[in-house]
Amino acid sequence: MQTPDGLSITGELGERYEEVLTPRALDLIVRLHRELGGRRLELLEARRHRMEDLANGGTLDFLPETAHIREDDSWQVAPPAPGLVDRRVEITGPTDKKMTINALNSGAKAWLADHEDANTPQWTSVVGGQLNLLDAINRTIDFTAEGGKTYALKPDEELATIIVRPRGWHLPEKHILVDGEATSGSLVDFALYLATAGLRQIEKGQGPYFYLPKMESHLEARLWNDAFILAQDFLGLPRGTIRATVLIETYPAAFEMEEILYELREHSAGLNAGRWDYMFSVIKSFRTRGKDFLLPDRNSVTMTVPFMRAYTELLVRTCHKRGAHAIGGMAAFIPSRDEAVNEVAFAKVRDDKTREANDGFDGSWVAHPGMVELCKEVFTSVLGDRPNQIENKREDVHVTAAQLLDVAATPGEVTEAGLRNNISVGIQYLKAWLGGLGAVAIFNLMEDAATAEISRSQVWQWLHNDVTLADTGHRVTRELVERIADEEIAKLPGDPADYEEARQTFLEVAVADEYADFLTLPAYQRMS
Ligand SMILES: CC(=O)SCCNC(=O)CCNC(=O)[C@H](O)C(C)(C)COP(=O)(O)OP(=O)(O)OC[C@H]1O[C@@H](n2cnc3c(N)ncnc32)[C@H](O)[C@@H]1OP(=O)(O)O
Ligand SMILES: O=CC(=O)O
Ligand SMILES: [Mg+2]
Repeated sequence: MQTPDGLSITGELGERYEEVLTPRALDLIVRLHRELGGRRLELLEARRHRMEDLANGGTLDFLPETAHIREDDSWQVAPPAPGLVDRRVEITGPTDKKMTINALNSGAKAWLADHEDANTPQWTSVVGGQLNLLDAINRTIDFTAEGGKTYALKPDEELATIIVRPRGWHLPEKHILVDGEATSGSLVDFALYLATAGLRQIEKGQGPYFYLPKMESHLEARLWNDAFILAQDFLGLPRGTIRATVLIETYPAAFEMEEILYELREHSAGLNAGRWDYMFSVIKSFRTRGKDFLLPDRNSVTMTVPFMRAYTELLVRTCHKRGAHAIGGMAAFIPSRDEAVNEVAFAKVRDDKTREANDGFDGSWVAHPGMVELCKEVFTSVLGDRPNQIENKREDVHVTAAQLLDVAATPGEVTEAGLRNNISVGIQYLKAWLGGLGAVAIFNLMEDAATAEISRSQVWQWLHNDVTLADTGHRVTRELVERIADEEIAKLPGDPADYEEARQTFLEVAVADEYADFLTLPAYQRMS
């Protein structure tokens, strides 16, 4: 394969990889890396400074230097693009062949094709996922399962709109080097899609659409906007062809929602309330600050606790003020073969979607095709014939910084059951991740990179703040965590030795004094 000057590929080249790693896509990666790679590293450094400031007693607040953007009522984001007007139900999931076909056929209005929380960045998934997207758009994708079941796409007009989620700014791509440096996973996923399947999307009357994850500031949104402008100019596309929905899923970003919309305004397709990463970021941001920011057991932190409610209310208010869609988050309950579990799962998802629809969200996410109809029905009961409810301005909402920060008002306890659950889920998830699976069902819940981050961060927070468990009276210590890890592994199917790498990785990110920014960073180092 011919590569542009300065670019080298260290990953193995599989069958048909040249259809994704095209000269145009690789040229775009070189341009993006040389022009924006340095700024990406500076912004990652700025994140570290902000976290240090919080560790030293600082706080988060709306920014005084951007008050003029929040106070200026004259700007709106671009009107919704084709395929993104009605988003009452969106399905998310990884981009392997079967899931691609199932998600597109699911009846959802849109499909978040995930290179992020639900995916692992192993090289075969990075390129293979893009090939599946290309084949899906060209309608050449098919799949036959082991038992002989065959899969094919429904007619185009019945398929979900594709929205691709590239990796977050923190993740490098070690298999594509430019000038000898690892590239950015975000820019690689973006460029490979845009320069191949994304261009076909435009020919088909839609656009290259993206979901942008894990941003921590409006300056990071500006970097994405600059990547869009550079790429559109490079490919001869009109400005505004690309559209992006930003996940508000970090604590700092909740204080910059309006500025993020402003930075991306000609490319914006709204905001999404990424609740799981948000909870992770809340723990991470104030993890050393004692009881005022100490969250109880993961399963007791619901969307109705005060700080979570303040966040979603502000998100709807902000989006609708600027003419943008507000998209709800993921209820982690998935259908089960056990009828009793199933009944609870459907009731919980119905409650969650009903609250979102009544709060003014324009649509929401589901993790499984079995939940599509439920979400559609709930939103349709509020939207009726309207494609969205952007005109519901929610001017009654006035959220303060203190409300966003009111973690202390969260009811619940830290228990040994909660600790055991976090340890077991964390180890099981990491075993799956290291084996190439980014989303799995564990204890009847969908688990992905975001939910696993909560599990390991809670263990870290409880350990480093000398928490005593409410049910057993034991203090959380490194020895206790290690003992529970062994006990929980013994309950799992298979040979305990098969869990050793996952156990070690979990302990590295859950108990080590130095807190890893993301569990996927050390895990990616272990991945070839
Ligand atoms: C915090 C966040 O970022 S949320 C967004 C990121 N997370 C995700 O996207 C998770 C998406 N969900 C999933 O990956 C899956 O639902 C899992 C892994 C949780 C469970 O998957 P499974 O164990 O296969 O579930 P199950 O056996 O019930 O699946 C039944 C069928 O639905 C399909 N299916 C399940 N979830 C999805 C999905 N999200 N997209 C497409 N198809 C799906 C399965 O492929 C299976 O198909 P088949 O009957 O043709 O074989
Ligand atoms: O990406 C979504 C989340 O909840 O995290
Ligand atoms: Mg997330």
